[in-house]
Amino acid sequence: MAKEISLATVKKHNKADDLWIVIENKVYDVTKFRLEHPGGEDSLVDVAGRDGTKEFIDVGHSLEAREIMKKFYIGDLAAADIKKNSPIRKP
Ligand code: HEM
Repeated sequence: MAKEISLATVKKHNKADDLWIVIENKVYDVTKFRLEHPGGEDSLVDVAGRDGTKEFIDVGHSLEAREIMKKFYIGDLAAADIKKNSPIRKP
């Protein structure tokens, strides 16, 4: 089973050199990816340590972007944090 990570833990990783983001209830560590991100480092830093699902979907990321994401997946958002912090349901 995937590791469960609380939103409180994600919040601690909220800066450029320590950058975790929640997308669709999965947690990604994009610290290393931020400088390679075609959308720039700043867009990732803006949602560092929180749920960036809405922002991610609003951009209309490609399937290729979703493939790249998998490399940075580190765990699932803790069940207790899902309901109240999930702005968007999985498609
Ligand atoms: C692990 C997470 C992410 C990955 C792997 C990723 C990857 C990519 C890739 C590959 C592109 C090039 C266009 C495409 O293929 O869709 C892109 C563009 C972009 N991304 Fe991300 N992205 C991630 C998260 C985010 C988040 C959270 C935001 C916003 C807060 C964001 C904002 C953007 C923007 C603004 C562009 C530029 C779109 C354009 O210039 O047309 N990305 N991203």
